[in-house]
Amino acid sequence: MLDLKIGFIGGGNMAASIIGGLIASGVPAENIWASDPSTESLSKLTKLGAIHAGKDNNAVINTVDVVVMAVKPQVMKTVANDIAAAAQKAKPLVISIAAGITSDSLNNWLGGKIAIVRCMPNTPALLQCGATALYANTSVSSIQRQQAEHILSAVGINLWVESEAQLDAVTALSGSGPAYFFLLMEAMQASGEAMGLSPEQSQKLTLQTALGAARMAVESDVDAAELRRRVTSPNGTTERAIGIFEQGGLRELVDRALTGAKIRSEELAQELDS
Ligand SMILES: NC(=O)C1=CN([C@@H]2O[C@H](COP(=O)(O)OP(=O)(O)OC[C@H]3O[C@@H](n4cnc5c(N)ncnc54)[C@H](OP(=O)(O)O)[C@@H]3O)[C@@H](O)[C@H]2O)C=CC1
Ligand SMILES: O=C(O)[C@@H]1CCC=N1
Repeated sequence: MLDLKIGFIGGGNMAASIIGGLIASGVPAENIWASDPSTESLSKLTKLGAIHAGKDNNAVINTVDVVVMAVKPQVMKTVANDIAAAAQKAKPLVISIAAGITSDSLNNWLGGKIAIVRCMPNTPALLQCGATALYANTSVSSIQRQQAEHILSAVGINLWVESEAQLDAVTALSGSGPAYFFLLMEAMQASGEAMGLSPEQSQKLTLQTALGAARMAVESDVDAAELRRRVTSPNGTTERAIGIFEQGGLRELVDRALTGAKIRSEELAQELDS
């Protein structure tokens, strides 16, 4: 794996996160290629390590074993059409991180019979703390599956889904998920301030509480429901707050929000598949 040549088409936020993770995990920078139209984005990438950075997408395809497609969904078709001839010749493994682009669409735009791993990472990849689900089309070999895992495991945990449709649920849960926790943090912080804490005090206490709760949930051998019960003293303060959350329909609201995100992911696939 150390000799694997890995390319990135699109050198924005997610590409930078994954490249940073790869370098931190010991992949030599000289084995990484990236292309992006923006000189500024390319110079950010070369600050992560001495990677090969340029503006020619086809030069990347002609060089690498695995290419990560990290452009916005709306430009994916144009970019894929532009590199299709080179991809047909070089036949790299293509990993797409784009939301709402099916492996069938991408395969068609690339001219067909391309090994594609479609995945959904999330922004904590920036801290090598990401969560990624992957789906492989039928052209992907077992060695290519390992190559995809090797790349995504540099930025956090990963797991395979056997049905591509499950990626819409993954997008709703973990792809968009960081934003839900940030929203709860914003709301708790505002409430702390409304109750008389300074903005700095409220922010500090909110953030450390979120970090501590997440670490407990990950590291403990009991589930989140049990951890919640252990905070909740009979007739105490937590019981009052949890009761208000439950009466307000929090669980149903969360379910409606995530279902909405899943439906939007499905809509995106239809809008972009033309
Ligand atoms: N942000 C998130 O939370 C998540 C995003 N994703 C997916 O990751 C992908 C990338 O997102 P993100 O990194 O946030 O987006 P960014 O906009 O930060 O990165 C996309 C990059 O692609 C570049 N680009 C545009 N046109 C081309 C082209 N023709 N050839 C090569 N590069 C090009 C853009 O340059 P310029 O800016 O100059 O146009 C930009 O630098 C998206 O498809 C998104 O769905 C997946 C999971 C989570
Ligand atoms: O909001 C979005 O559409 C993208 C996909 C997952 C996270 N951000």
